[in-house]
Amino acid sequence: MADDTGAGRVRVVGTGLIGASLGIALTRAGYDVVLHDPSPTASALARDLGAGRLASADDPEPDLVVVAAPPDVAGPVVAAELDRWPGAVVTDVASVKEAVAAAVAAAGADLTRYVGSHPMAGRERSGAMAARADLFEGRAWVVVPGASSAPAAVDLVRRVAEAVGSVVTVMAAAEHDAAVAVVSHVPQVAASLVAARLRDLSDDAVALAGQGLRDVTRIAASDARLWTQILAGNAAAVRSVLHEVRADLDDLLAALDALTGTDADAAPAPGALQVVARSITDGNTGQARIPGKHGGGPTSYASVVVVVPDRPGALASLLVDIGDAGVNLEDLRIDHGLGLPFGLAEVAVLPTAVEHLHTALAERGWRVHD
Ligand SMILES: NC(=O)c1ccc[n+]([C@@H]2O[C@H](COP(=O)([O-])OP(=O)(O)OC[C@H]3O[C@@H](n4cnc5c(N)ncnc54)[C@H](O)[C@@H]3O)[C@@H](O)[C@H]2O)c1
Ligand SMILES: O=C(O)C(=O)C[C@]1(C(=O)O)C=C[C@@H](O)C=C1
Repeated sequence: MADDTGAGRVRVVGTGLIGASLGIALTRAGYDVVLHDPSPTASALARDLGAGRLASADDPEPDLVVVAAPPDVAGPVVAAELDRWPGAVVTDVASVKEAVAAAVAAAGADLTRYVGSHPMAGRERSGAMAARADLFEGRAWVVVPGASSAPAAVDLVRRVAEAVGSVVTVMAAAEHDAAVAVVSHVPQVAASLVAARLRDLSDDAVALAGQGLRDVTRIAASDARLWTQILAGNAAAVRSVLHEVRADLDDLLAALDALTGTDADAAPAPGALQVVARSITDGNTGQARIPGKHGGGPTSYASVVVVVPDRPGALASLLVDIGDAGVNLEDLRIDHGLGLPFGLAEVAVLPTAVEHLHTALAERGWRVHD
């Protein structure tokens, strides 16, 4: 790496969502980024989006190679890059770490220059067109050294992750895989299973969908090829969490059976309501532990719901009015009821700003929900 500011040469291999986002962020941070992808269209598209320049045969050796290829090929690609660039550090960003490290080791590569990693940032869309310059800002980035990784190699991967705004956590591969099974992989399964219930639902019933369903199912739009590889690559850890979920579901089902009397053999169990309530309160406890950005404590925002007419410029003028009221917008969601001539904008702000914003928007003629 050229200097302490982090500027240096990075080669990104695999220029889809993550590779292109990283290329854009590193280019903006002053790095010299070269891009390679077996799909020439994918690498040229990433270049067009500002992620770097195309790799060529006479490229000098990079300081760092970042392999952002699908999980099932990440190991062999890392090994090939370690062989090709004998002085470079190589990392990968695959969502599973033990399987990739095992594949790199099995290929007989130089493990002193390999450090696994995993940015906990992504989207439910694939490919460079979904790339975002700020994708990694304020997000955790797990750095996963192996037993043989050189400290200088670990340090380089850490610096690059920090250069794109991530907050670095160092973990062993097994610890990482167990953690992401709970915080990433099972949530994907849960979202997919819930969304699958909608497949055969009538249009009238689907039309009732509100924010709760949207919150729970955003990632059900994720890429099946990628997630099949992730779930297969972390099968042991994922199945163990799913067995725990199944035990909780069995308890809930037994309680609901008792409440509906559908289980002819079961006496209406005293305590059934308590089981139902506990399934919600246990979720409250878990949800409250989810940290905010930058690894800080959870931030609670309050929402103000505003009716936005379905006409060009209406949302823009709402945002202007929020700014004019001197209120900082923390988040914004639009709920657009099917066939309705308006949308509902859920404006997230600090709880202390709610009353003032409510009054200010009402004064400017907005219909604000109580
Ligand atoms: N999508 C996410 O939210 C997310 C988040 C963090 C990490 N990751 C990990 O990042 C990696 C890339 O995921 P993505 O979402 O960017 O996928 P993507 O499908 O958007 O991009 C993958 C790219 O890899 C290329 N590729 C395929 N085979 C290759 C090979 N043999 N060598 C080099 N490149 C190859 C593809 O052409 C494609 O351009 C995966 O390992 C994934 O687990 C994904
Ligand atoms: O936000 C999303 O769309 C994601 O699913 C991102 C997410 C996650 O679970 O947080 C998904 C998989 C990656 O390995 C890392 C990040």
